[in-house]
Amino acid sequence: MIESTGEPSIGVVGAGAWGTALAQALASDGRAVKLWALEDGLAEAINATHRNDLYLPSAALSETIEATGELSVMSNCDILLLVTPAQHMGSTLERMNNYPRDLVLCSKGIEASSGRMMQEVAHDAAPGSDIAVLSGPTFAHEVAAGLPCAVTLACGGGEAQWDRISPAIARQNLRPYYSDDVIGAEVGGAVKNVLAIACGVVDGLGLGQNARNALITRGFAEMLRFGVALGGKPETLNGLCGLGDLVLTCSSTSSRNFSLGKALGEGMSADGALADKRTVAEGAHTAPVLRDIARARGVQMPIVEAVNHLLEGRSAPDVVAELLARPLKAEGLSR
Ligand SMILES: NC(=O)c1ccc[n+]([C@@H]2O[C@H](COP(=O)([O-])OP(=O)(O)OC[C@H]3O[C@@H](n4cnc5c(N)ncnc54)[C@H](O)[C@@H]3O)[C@@H](O)[C@H]2O)c1
Ligand SMILES: O=P(O)(O)OC[C@H](O)CO
Repeated sequence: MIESTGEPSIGVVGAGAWGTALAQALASDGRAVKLWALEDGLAEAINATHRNDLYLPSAALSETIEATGELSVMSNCDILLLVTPAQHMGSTLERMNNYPRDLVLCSKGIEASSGRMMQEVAHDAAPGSDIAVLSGPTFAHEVAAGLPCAVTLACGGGEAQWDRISPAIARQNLRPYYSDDVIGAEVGGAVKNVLAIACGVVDGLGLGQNARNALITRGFAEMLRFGVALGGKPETLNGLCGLGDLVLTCSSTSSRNFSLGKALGEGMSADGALADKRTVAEGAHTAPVLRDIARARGVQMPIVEAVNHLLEGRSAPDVVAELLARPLKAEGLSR
């Protein structure tokens, strides 16, 4: 049981690496945090050992994290952080009967079956809740270890929501920055995962750091075009949830998306690279739906198109050659 302290109670839905790391960051000052785990026996194991050996074995967890396998009890929290993979957000929310006023989306992706952004998924399930997005450059193992990080906390409920939830989320080493641009924050996190696959391919093919940074920069142009087309603000995408997360994820094998691309670049088949993965490389699920939405809106995203070709089984050297052979054009932002 979470005892009443007068502070809003916090729950985290999803005990993968990121949900576990967020729970640990939030519990780092001794506050109580509820953590819902899907897998049979995982909640009991977390409570008994204060570790999550399935998804974040590196982290020692606070005893004030109370894990549960009962999704219904999460509805009693005042603030819920939703941290399932994007493709499971809708089904998880549908399994809950009640929703608190504040829902904070921490997943990075687009629902492939419907093309809905996560805020639409959450709004459809819980129309009475205020939706926020927490996103930024945050590898789970570093956050769980208590290393400093900063994130965008975009509040659909505006400054009133920020005033409610930011004191409950900010910690000495977890620093949120306010935004009211929920769509911009979402686009940053969803698109960077696809671009990280492309950067991993460049690494796997041994094409060098110049090529990687060209790809990050031109990828950022695609992210901006797409975000602006969906109504996001460039200033949001210039921030932690856009450029900040793009640079992190495109530069490290700590990223599952980058590692997936690296395997493709080293010659592994797409089927092989995606098989038997307990952990999620969101970019692989988001790439096709992102391409479809971009095409429908007339937004050019050649790197995203190239990632889709790779995931469809085309050879990495062929796809790179095709990207480099595109007609020359002006560098500025254009559709
Ligand atoms: N790992 C990170 O460093 C990190 C950082 C920031 C954001 N994220 C984002 O957080 C989200 C979750 O990623 P993660 O790294 O915590 O996951 P993970 O790869 O560590 O674990 C997979 C998760 O998927 C869940 N899952 C599998 N099938 C499910 C189902 N049918 N219904 C509900 N849940 C199911 C598992 O229970 C587990 O929580 C992703 O959108 C990811 O992009 C991850
Ligand atoms: O491991 P990835 O590629 O899912 O990236 C993790 C985080 O999103 C980095 O901010």
